[in-house]
Amino acid sequence: MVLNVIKISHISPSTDSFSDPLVVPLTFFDLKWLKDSVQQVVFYKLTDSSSSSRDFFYSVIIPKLETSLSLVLGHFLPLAGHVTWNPQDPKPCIVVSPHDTVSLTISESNADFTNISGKGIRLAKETRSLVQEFPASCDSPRVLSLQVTLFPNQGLSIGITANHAVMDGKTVVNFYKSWAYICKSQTHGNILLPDDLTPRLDRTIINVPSCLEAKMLELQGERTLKIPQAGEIGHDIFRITLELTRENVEKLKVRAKNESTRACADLYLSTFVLAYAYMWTCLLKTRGGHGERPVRLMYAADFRNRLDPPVHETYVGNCVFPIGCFGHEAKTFLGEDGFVKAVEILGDSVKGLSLLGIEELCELYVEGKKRVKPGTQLGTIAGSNRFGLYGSDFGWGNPVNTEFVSIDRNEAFSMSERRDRSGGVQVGLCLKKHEMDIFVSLFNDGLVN
Ligand SMILES: CC(C)(COP(=O)(O)OP(=O)(O)OC[C@H]1O[C@@H](n2cnc3c(N)ncnc32)[C@H](O)[C@@H]1OP(=O)(O)O)[C@@H](O)C(=O)NCCC(=O)NCCSC(=O)CC(=O)O
Repeated sequence: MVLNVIKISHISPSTDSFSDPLVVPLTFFDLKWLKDSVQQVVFYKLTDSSSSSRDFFYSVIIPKLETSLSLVLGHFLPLAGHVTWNPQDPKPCIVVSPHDTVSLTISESNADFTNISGKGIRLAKETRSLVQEFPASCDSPRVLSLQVTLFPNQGLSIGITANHAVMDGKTVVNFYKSWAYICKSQTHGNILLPDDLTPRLDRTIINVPSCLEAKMLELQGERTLKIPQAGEIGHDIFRITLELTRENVEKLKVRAKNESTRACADLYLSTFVLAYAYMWTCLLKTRGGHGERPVRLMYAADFRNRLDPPVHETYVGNCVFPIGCFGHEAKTFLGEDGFVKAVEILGDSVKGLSLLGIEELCELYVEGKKRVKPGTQLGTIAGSNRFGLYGSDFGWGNPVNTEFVSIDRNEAFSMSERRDRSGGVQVGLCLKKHEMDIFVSLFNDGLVN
């Protein structure tokens, strides 16, 4: 596939002029994610011949995206800035200067849109080319970088690269949905966002003991904000997007109940737990290897509804913390009862979230991390089955697909709702081709039998 960059627009937030930089402190939840980025790409099919033409793209779509981006940045001002760590400060902060802009890279691709936006096995490298990277050497990285790619006469994609130090997946999606809302409403003046999108910028709402910040900074080690590059993604790495229908999830639930020696009431059988356990056991069986090798399961839990006082759903920042199931060996998940064991372990962990406070959970994470053996196989999840990204319509219909790009570099699984929102879940992963074939057959066979 050939991808040509046509232009790079620098978009200023539409806001009353200000002369002093806006300084926003990072919180405990932000400090965990200092050197990470969130990368997503969303695909839109342009159905009629006029709206998918080059002319329409450059004369209508791009101006609309630029105007609405400026307006939405006025609501989400911290996203226009960069992250800085002043030598005299114990922790980094976000700084938005009066002339800060967000870059919007406009490109064109000759790829087959049906293939690249589809869910079948495809080259991970091609999906990655649809998002920007933050410059590797930058010690004061930007918060946001965007890319729009036209597939002439077929469709377009919008790629988002967000600095995880500033926002979690939910904030990224709220920002994206707000951008779509403003773009679709075709207003040029400042417009109000509906309450379920209105960003809440007040960070003093995050109520956690102040001593926890120091623990997170200690874990970060070196005092740097440089975001490591993804590196070249090999030609042998492929991406697949799979679906578990509502019926598949029900079947997995019945299987877990039948295979567990515990009482049903003792199991936590959410869609998230069942889907994660299923993907994880398929992956471990694909990999095979020594049963004694160390493995660990991680996921991010959202604390917006778990803190006192609760944090608003549209809070701008991170309110997620990593939760780990540490100290396991592959053999626990490799046998016939591997799936039910994974369900029990993950379910107990999710149940624990309502029993333990953030202080204890932070301690468990820090202690667990210290004991991780080198070479441990890691399972983790990007995204969530509650983000509702498929609802983001800029005026040319709902997306045909949404992907978490970042899963190509750390063997994470992605998770989101299904496009038709009929229950179940969409999941994704990236593997080498020969492993992918084994994984897919294990995944499909396990749902039939
Ligand atoms: C910890 C969890 C993953 C556990 O999820 P679970 O679904 O297992 O458990 P839960 O207690 O939340 O929900 C259990 C059941 O309650 C009901 N339920 C609860 N909350 C609901 C809601 N808001 N909407 C609809 N249903 C809900 C459902 O019936 C669900 O079952 P059922 O499912 O069967 O209907 C989740 O609570 C959570 O915090 N999710 C958000 C994670 C997140 O934001 N990740 C993004 C990380 S940052 C990122 O993504 C960036 C990146 O990596 O790139």
